[in-house]
Amino acid sequence: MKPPPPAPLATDTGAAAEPVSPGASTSVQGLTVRFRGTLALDGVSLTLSTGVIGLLGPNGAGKTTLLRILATALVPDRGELRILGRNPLVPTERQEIRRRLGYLPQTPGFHRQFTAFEFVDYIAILKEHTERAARHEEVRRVLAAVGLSEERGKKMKSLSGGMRQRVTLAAALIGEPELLILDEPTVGLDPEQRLRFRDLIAEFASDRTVLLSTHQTEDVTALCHRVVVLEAGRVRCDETPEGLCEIARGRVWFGEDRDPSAIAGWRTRARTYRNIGTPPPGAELAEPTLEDAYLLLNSTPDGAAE
Ligand SMILES: Nc1ncnc2c1ncn2[C@@H]1O[C@H](COP(=O)(O)OP(=O)(O)OP(=O)(O)O)[C@@H](O)[C@H]1O
Repeated sequence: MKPPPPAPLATDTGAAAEPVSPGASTSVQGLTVRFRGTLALDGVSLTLSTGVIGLLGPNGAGKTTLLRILATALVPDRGELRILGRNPLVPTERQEIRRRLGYLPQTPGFHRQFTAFEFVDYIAILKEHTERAARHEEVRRVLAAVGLSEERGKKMKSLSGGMRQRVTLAAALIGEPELLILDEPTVGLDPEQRLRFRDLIAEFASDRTVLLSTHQTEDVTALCHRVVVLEAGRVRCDETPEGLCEIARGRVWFGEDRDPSAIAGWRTRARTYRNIGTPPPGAELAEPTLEDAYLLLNSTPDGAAE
């Protein structure tokens, strides 16, 4: 579907804070962002729903740019947005949004001398958790949730990459946010921690919204009820994971060799090749996965894969 033309951005000048409703929705319309010569987002429209929504797309598709806008870290050039029912361009509403959302950025900055506890506590202070004892209790809770109770006194600089990633996830979970925005949260996690992450997020999302940007299609299959694929700054597909898989049905097959006519193909553990594209007559078809469908979608022009 063609996105509606981008609307001019409303400014905060003179706008009054609107009353807010609990469980209010988040939606964007015609979001457009240009960085000098690069059109990072080109008229993106989306309404977020409860549960985990996966955001997929090749490098440079615009995922991080979209997440930064939703996290109120970046203002788009054009478009309309409501985040948790509020207008992020109105300072009082923006502050309210920031209290109610959790954001794990792709490259979090932290002071190397901070301990894990101090780092998460610092984020809690920024979110205006002013009562010290309750705040410290909350910091201990989120560090326990990511399995880092023992490491809470260790300095950030001495933690492994995967542990730091879990500390920043803990910081994003402070205050049980209504909207959790995660930019490649499982990078660097070992398999056990990845499963723990899935458990944590699945439970968290039972009555809240999580937007999960990732290159890990297995995480999307395991966690998401909906998957949005961005391509060159546009929404290419907004589907259930099962619906997305269906575009690859009848287009994945096994062969003795990599089929030269295949769009993509790789050797499997069974030493056969898994090919994606248009199978030759009589080919042994495979049950499609989300990864197959995603590869197929990325390698075909818009409209050709449906
Ligand atoms: N601050 C910036 N200045 C200039 N160009 C930028 C900036 N941020 C992003 N871009 C460009 O905007 C486009 C979208 O980038 P973005 O980081 O949103 O993509 P992405 O889908 O998150 O990619 P990746 O999967 O590699 O993280 C890219 O072409 C990128 O080079």
